[in-house]
Amino acid sequence: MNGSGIDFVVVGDICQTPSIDDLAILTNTALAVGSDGSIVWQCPAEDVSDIVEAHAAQGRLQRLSKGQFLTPGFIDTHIHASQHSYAGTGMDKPLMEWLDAYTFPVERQFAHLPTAEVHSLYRRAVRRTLRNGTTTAVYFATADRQASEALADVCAEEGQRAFVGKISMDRHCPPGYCETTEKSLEETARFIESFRQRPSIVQPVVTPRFIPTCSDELLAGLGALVREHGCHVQSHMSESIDEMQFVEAIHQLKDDHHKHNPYPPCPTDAEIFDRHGLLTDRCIMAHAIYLSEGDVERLRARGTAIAHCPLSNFYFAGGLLPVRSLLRSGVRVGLGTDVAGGYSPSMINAMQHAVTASRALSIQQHHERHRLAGVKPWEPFPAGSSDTTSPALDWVNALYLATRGGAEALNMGKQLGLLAEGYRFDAVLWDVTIGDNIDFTGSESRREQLEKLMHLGDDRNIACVWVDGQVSCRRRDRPAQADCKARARDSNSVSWRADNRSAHRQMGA
Ligand SMILES: O=c1[nH]c(=O)c2nc[nH]c2[nH]1
Ligand SMILES: [Zn+2]
Repeated sequence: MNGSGIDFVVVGDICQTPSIDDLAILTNTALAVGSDGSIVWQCPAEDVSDIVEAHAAQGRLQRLSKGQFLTPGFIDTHIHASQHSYAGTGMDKPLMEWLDAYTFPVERQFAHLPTAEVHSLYRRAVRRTLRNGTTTAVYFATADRQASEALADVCAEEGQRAFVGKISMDRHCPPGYCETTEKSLEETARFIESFRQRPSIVQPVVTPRFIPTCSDELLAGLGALVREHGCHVQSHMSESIDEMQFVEAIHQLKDDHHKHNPYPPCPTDAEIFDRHGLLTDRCIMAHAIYLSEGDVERLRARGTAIAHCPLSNFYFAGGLLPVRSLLRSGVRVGLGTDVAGGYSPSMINAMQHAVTASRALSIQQHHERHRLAGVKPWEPFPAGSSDTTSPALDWVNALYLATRGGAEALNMGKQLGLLAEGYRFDAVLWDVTIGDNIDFTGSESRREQLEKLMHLGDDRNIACVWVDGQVSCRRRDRPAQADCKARARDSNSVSWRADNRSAHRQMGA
């Protein structure tokens, strides 16, 4: 351990999930952050007291108070940055009608809005997620290239790690919001090229919207771009009952009218994406509720991940994702908010819904197995049979999905999702003395504090968010216990990296 190449040192407690069932609480730990934003080392603070004191003397120490601790930042593996304006409304229709009624009209406007308005809309969305602890977001923008580039610029300015997708779609979309195949491919290629000018915390992601709106020609062209540039890929897969019906209907038509169609009838979404080389180990598919056994094996073999979006699944999917069984099968799973299919931009909210959805699935399985065994839900199974219901996810498992699971899903498990040597310093500073939304008695263990925060917490409990070693969002007023209630109501009490580029140099809150 030495003090060279270190920008600043943080000393305090760290809570994180190295694996799905494992919550590690590291007390009084020193973590050194390099000027390149990586964690240079992490060890018990008493082992490096000289270095800690030297950094304190230079004003480069952040010593966490008793009520504070760090977790890795959240990784939202699926969110639509263009859909925040109608989040919380219009949840009344099935998916395919919902897209026509709400989504397409809003997204289409982005090509016609003044640039300043596009920036302003995206900035609000990015700041909202940062404030809620999202240090990495995998975004759908819109089909308009320039507006999608604006989102990438805003993420870079605000200091949010982001994978930004210009949507590609060339069929079954409304007039005025449908590209030709050629234009879609040309614009996607230009979009990818434009990232040469941006910092590496923002990256392009090839984004076919979903099978209903993408022709085979478009998917083949996007597959070629993925091979050429090595980009990440995202889309929606087997996501709802009406989407499954729509895809089947398209293929039925194809079989009737193109008897020489070389592909088998009614291929699944996974088979179609795979046919075009889009299922890679840098690909994240949202929802994936209606996978066949063959699809699960295909995702595992390709290393393709699922973005689990529990809240929007409750509204649109008509089914529950068997997360534990997928993980057991070797498929990687991250967590997503899916704004505006999910109305909340908060990953804590997504974690809570992941737990609720998993409990609903376990309850359903429990009743079904008892029914099949011919016994009542509260009666024991007959001799020779047993209840094989898998345990529901709990908050520790959900925290894993929101952090390390997301990193694995992005194939960035060696850079993101943990606060350990060699990882990027993407972190959230929690503070139990701010916000009036949770009663802390003062007698909770650190684990209990975290458990309360993961069930009841929100942005009011977050004092600071770092991405790549720099402050992206900080509560300016991190108040003392005495005046926290009055001040926590002041929603303007946050400073942003884009507004104050020197913020990251300031130590202490
Ligand atoms: O939740 C969703 N939001 C969308 O915008 C979308 N497009 C296709 N499928 C989708 N699902
Ligand atoms: Zn989506």
